[in-house]
Amino acid sequence: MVYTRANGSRWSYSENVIRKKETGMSRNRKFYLEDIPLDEAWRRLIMAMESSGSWVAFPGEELPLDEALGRVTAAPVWAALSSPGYHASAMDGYAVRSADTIGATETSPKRLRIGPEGPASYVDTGDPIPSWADAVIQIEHTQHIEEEVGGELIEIQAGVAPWTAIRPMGEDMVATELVLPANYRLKPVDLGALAGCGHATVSVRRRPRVAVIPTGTELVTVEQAAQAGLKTGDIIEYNSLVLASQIREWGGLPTRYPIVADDYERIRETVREAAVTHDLVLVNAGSSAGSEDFTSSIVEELGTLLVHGVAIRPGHPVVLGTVTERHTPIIGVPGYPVSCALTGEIFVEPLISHWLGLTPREKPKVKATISRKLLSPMGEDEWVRVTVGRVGERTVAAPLSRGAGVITSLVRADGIVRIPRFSEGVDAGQDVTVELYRDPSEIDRTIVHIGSHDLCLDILSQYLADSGRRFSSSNAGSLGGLMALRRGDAHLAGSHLLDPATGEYNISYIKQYLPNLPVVLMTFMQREQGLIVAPGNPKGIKGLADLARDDVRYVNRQRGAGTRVLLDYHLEKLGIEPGNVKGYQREEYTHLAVAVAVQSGAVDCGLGIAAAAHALRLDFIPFEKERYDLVIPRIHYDSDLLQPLFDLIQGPNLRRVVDELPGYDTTHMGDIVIEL
Ligand SMILES: Nc1nc2c(c(=O)[nH]1)N[C@H]1C(S)=C(S)[C@@H](COP(=O)(O)OP(=O)(O)OC[C@H]3O[C@@H](n4cnc5c(N)ncnc54)[C@H](O)[C@@H]3O)O[C@H]1N2
Ligand code: MOO
Repeated sequence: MVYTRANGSRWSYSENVIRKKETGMSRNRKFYLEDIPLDEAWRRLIMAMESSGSWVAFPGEELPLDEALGRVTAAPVWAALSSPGYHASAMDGYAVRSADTIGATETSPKRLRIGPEGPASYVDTGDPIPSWADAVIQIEHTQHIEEEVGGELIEIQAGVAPWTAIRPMGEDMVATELVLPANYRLKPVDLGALAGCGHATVSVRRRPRVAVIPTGTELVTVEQAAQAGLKTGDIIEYNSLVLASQIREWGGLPTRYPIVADDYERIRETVREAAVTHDLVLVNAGSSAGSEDFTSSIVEELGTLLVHGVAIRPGHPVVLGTVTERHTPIIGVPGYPVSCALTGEIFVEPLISHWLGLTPREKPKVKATISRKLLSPMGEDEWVRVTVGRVGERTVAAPLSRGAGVITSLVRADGIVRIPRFSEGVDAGQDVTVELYRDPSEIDRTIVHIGSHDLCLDILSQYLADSGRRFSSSNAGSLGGLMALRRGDAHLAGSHLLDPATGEYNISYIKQYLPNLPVVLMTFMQREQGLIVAPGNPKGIKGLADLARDDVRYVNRQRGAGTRVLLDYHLEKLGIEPGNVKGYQREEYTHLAVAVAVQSGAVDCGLGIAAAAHALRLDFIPFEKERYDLVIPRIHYDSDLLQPLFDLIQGPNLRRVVDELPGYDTTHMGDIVIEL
């Protein structure tokens, strides 16, 4: 962060230095972060909390049962009453003495007179059994007989054993018996059992009160953004929403503070107040080494700084400490949204669990094969977000974006793979352990796509959800998709690779790269490729020949992308050397990233699909219609998992939606091009 002037313009670096000298703001500033191993960071926090007596489970508070759902019992609960509280009939029928029924058969039935003292007396389900009776015959097994003189009888054709159709007193719970243990999270049925054995209230652990303080002059609320829009430099504040929601989910009671600007005194005073009324204070952002990253200094001023910098990433610049007045623990949570949410999982959840007397939840773990090489992190354990799917016999984990600002990487993540620091990283195809965010059964109904990305895949994904399938799509380019099929990492791959020699799509590449894999090649759609240019086409670009112009800056796609193959083919045809295309070396990984580069003004044009130009309201110079196919290994083509996908591609609904999009042609959607 840098200082901003009152009028919003930025101070230069030297102005910053001067300003800090003038205001004395550089006090206690630490420019370095440590790399404290996670367990050592925890050890320091626990030691500090133990010495102040705050590393203990919270005491109980008595709550009416209908407010106690999800809360954690503070003490064991013993039954106050037995249930049932008397011997009860389990059926509608007649209470009898079993001895009176012995000997009754179809050929020699027995008759029992009905009367309040027996030998037969009518009872409904749940009624107390008369003291003289020891069994119930259900009504369907009796015949009712009315005597002329007015008496009533039942006739039975079989005897019953003692205790037949009786729920003995205490069958469910016996007074003084243990019904629920302490440190147990209450489910709906538990509340029923508590009431059933005579408890009107239950003692549950007080909820930990957690203050969530978002800081940052650049932050605006989402409501402000919706009303007034965003200026460059504005950031929508949502970390406090994520943290508060996590805290609630884990059983805490969050207070979400309004945004506090980057002002040392104001943040310090907010922290000081919050520490008096809360069990834990979270200060969000301002944790690292920037000019306005105050958290560690504030902790030093108000109490004890235990840790600044944990050897994990994302989440490295975490601050741990305590505020002296009430020994309240304080966590400086890094501002980057992924770092923030993971710091919640790594530090806040275990703290809340401990205070509630719970052992922290363990995520289910699966062994999986990683689909892409991950380089070794240096001094920090890295938490890599992955999607997970089962492809044939293998469980495959595909890494998502590693950016600490990419919150959608956590939204899409099925789990986390931890790469230990100073390790060699992992190679594609290596086994890793995934800590799952989802139930493993969800993994089994996931269709894994790796290959070229297209907007239509997102639409397909949305429809597949209706058929109970999850669709996980990783963008690796067309060739990357074929390679993934070769390794057995995906169920299918989207591909649009033009063979310059034949003008045919995909077939020669499949023959070359998947020679031993039987596959079905199915057309998804055709789409318009062309040059994406700024609105109004200010550079007057007409076609690929213009890429040789000195004043035209191009943005390329990565090697292996179908669009890149298309470009190289046409450059060669036009006799243009790649070296003469300005920006040929600058690579983006998606059509949309190319469009963003054009929109930002960083480049004048890029090759991509009409839909991407349209999405950002850019101009588009159509150039060639290309075929986008799905390459599906035979073994997956025949599997039940993928059937709903084929039903969609060959049915009318998806076709209708894709037809509405600019630049798509669905004439051949679902056609099988070839089986190889
Ligand atoms: N010179 C160094 N710079 C940075 C380091 C470092 O070690 N040396 N560490 C980097 C790492 S790693 C992280 S993580 C971040 C942590 O940053 P801060 O905790 O100081 O937070 P900010 O710089 O204020 O913000 C980072 C980023 O997150 C956005 N943000 C902040 N608060 C919110 C919020 N409530 N809701 C949504 N988004 C938020 C903020 O606007 C920034 O984009 O520091 C690196 N830098
Ligand atoms: O450690 Mo920071 O949390 O990666 O982005």
